[in-house]
Amino acid sequence: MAEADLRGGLKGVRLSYGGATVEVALFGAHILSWTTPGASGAPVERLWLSSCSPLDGSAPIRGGIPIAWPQFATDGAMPLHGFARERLWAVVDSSDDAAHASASLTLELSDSPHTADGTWRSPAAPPFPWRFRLRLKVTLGATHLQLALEATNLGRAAMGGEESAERMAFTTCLHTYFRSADSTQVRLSGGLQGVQFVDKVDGMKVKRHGVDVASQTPDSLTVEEAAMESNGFVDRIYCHENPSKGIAQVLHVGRGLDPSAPEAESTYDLHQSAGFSNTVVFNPWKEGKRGPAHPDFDDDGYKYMICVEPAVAKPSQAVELKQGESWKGECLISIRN
Ligand SMILES: O=P(O)(O)OC[C@H]1O[C@@H](O)[C@H](O)[C@@H](O)[C@@H]1O
Repeated sequence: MAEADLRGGLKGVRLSYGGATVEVALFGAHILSWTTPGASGAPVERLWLSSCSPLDGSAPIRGGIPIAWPQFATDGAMPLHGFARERLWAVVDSSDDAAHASASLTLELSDSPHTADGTWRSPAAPPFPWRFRLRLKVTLGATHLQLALEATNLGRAAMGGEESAERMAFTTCLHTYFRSADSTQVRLSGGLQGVQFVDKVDGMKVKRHGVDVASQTPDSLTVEEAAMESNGFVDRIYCHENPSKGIAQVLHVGRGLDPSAPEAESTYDLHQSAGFSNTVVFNPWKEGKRGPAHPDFDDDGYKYMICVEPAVAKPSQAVELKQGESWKGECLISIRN
């Protein structure tokens, strides 16, 4: 599949199927855009991307779908979200699959001396002394987008082929920024109902149904049994006790995504596979990601986005792989309307 100049100075690949398109930058295997035809036939963008984000490979991209790996957020010694979103990936496969009415693209990131010794950042980040293979398979159908992330431990770096008994540990997420026309209309229901979560905006308290599990004090944010309303600063790590069948949710982003049909509602069915033990829900609202401290995030960006992120977020539940072992996490986003 031909590589193209995407927006800014970024190189990448445009994948199309059944009127839908997805743009994947080689920088970070970052999904910049996912569109489907609206009522008038014009493309409707499904992902939020900050208009202030540098798109030249000089810094991580805000919006779209960044991949956090081998560290989620700042829960570890590495800089925010690790290095995968700041490295150049290579396209290793692409195909059309008529039987499954989709087209797909696979990108790969391998270790380098810079990931091993931390010099992918300046000043240097902590070393990640592993040989690894990280693959992202992007599958696009007329009304769905599927992402499969696979990590393999190929051994300890600088061991000269000698087997290591140590385990490669990582946390990760597919940091999906959904676009909405009005964040106050966003509703998330289904698989997060009654699930315990860590509230990052309230001192990392562990809560369930919006109630502090330790003190039983009601949360300041309204959380209904069946639906979560995005109406304030939300940064939560939901911890699934038994994700063996995966987690299904319904994300309703309300009206107005399609300018040619402003009254039409937009709803997604989300499914994350058992590989992801957490779901992160994030909207920085007025309190976060604005102003001079966050120049790459639109000041009013919080009004138009919600992140629902399949993740392995908690360091205590990090994936640990022996040499030769692989881990896989998949998510499927299907457009209901
Ligand atoms: O790097 P980005 O896209 O600005 O996202 C950062 C945010 O990512 C979220 O996944 C975390 O839960 C937040 O705590 C963090 O602030």
